[in-house]
Amino acid sequence: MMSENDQINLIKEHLKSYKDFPKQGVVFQDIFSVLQNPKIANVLYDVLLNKAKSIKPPVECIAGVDSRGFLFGSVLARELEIPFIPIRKKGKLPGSTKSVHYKLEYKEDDLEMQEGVVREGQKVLVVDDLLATGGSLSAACELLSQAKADVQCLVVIELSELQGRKIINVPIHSLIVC
Ligand SMILES: O=P(O)(O)OC[C@H]1O[C@H](OP(=O)(O)OP(=O)(O)O)[C@H](O)[C@@H]1O
Ligand SMILES: Nc1ncnc2[nH]cnc12
Ligand SMILES: [Mg+2]
Repeated sequence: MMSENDQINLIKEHLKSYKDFPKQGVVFQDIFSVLQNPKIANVLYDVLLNKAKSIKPPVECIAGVDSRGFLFGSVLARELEIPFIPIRKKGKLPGSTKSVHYKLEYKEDDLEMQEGVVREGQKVLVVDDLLATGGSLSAACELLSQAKADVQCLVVIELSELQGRKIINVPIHSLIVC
């Protein structure tokens, strides 16, 4: 059995980055480079699941952030046998929705969540691939807080230099800090 540290180092070795994508000055961390290798992808899913299981109080619902957050959020929800709810870019969700405008490292957009998908006090874990400036995660947390959920966040990669953590006032768990 590999230690968690060894697992994380292995994932880091397979993570490819691209300078100046999608804009000058951005170093893009491509999580798909990890998923392209099934053995390493399995290691990543294992570490993520262990992290999600260690969160106290126990998570009751997973909210995935469109779109890369869906890759990990839906797998975790299945493993933990709890509901998965989508937080999507604007105009993608049917029915009544709440919306929040936000800025991220290289663009701006709106995130939406359907009304009635979480209950007051429900322990919801927001899952995304990456925390950069924190705009996306903070918008997702805002939508869930408006619905009075009890929120924590889990990301695969945290870009610590961009200090996204500073604008988010709920617990954040991250696997790889770079
Ligand atoms: O911390 P921030 O500065 O907000 O940046 C982080 C977000 O940026 C990316 O999503 P993006 O919306 O670019 O694309 P995606 O649809 O591929 O997830 C990434 O998947 C995070 O969700
Ligand atoms: N540097 C980065 N790499 C990958 N996804 C991102 N989303 C925001 N910043 C990013
Ligand atoms: Mg995203």
